Amino acid sequence: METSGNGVTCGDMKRAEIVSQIHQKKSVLCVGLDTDLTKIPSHLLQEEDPVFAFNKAIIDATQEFAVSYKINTAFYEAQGLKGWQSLERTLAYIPRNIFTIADAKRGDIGNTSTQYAKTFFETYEFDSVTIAPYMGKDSVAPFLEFRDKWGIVLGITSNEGSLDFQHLLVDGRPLYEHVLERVASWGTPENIMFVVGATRKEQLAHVRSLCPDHFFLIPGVGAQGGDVDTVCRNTLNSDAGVLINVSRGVIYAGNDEHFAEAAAAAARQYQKEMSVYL
Ligand SMILES: O=c1ccn([C@@H]2O[C@H](COP(=O)(O)O)[C@@H](O)[C@H]2O)c(=O)[nH]1
Repeated sequence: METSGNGVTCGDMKRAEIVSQIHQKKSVLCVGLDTDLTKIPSHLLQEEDPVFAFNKAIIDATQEFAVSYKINTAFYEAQGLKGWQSLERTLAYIPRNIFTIADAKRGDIGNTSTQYAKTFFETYEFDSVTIAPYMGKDSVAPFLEFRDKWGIVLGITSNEGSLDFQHLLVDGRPLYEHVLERVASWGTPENIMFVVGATRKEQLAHVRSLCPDHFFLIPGVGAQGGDVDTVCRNTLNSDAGVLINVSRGVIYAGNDEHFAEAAAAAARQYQKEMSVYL
């Protein structure tokens, strides 16, 4: 057990704790820390670690409304060693009762996936990591061997390119249906979540009917055009069962010295919209 930057004890997060946070905060908001040096307010560039300075201010401003933070590793890996240091500081600063996601979209042959799982679950103590399932069971299984950790598998993604493969008919059913069904059989709703894009409005209710008990990580609200109402009306289950990610729509709500207040206002507004359904 370790102590985070906010003085809260480190641990792993079970489903009941996620649900408890959701009920306490009346929120399913996941704030995406897609922190880009070219987009953060310029006065922060004088800081020793501008990315961490920005993230710290965003976490302080939004933690009242957020039940999860998603760190998209691409934005950190692009900065090399410095980026990994910013990621580590950011992760340590997130209060440990808030669910953490490494959005890394990993997956490889088994022994390589084991190393990815160790990276994000042991070296960095994330609660979950996103996984691309294209390489099949042996590429996903190593992530599911860690107690109280979660694999968040791409189900039906929010981007336009999701139509290239995910909707192709295989044995008369779209490929994404096979993925959801098959992947669900490799674990349980206690260790697998699915990524379901908010922009795939026509499929949301159907995907929920295929996976009634799983949590969904739902990106695509805000900058990509998805909306909270449509997501909530079509995907909530008795445990809430969703984490709705907003990255740019929260963290870049302002870009001057009042950026943190602007992020707090945006997060508060999203929480208010969600609370109606919770
Ligand atoms: O299908 C997917 C899977 C992942 N993402 C990621 O979520 C956020 C969305 O950012 P916004 O700024 O809120 O659009 C980002 O990290 C993506 O890489 C996704 O958008 N769609």
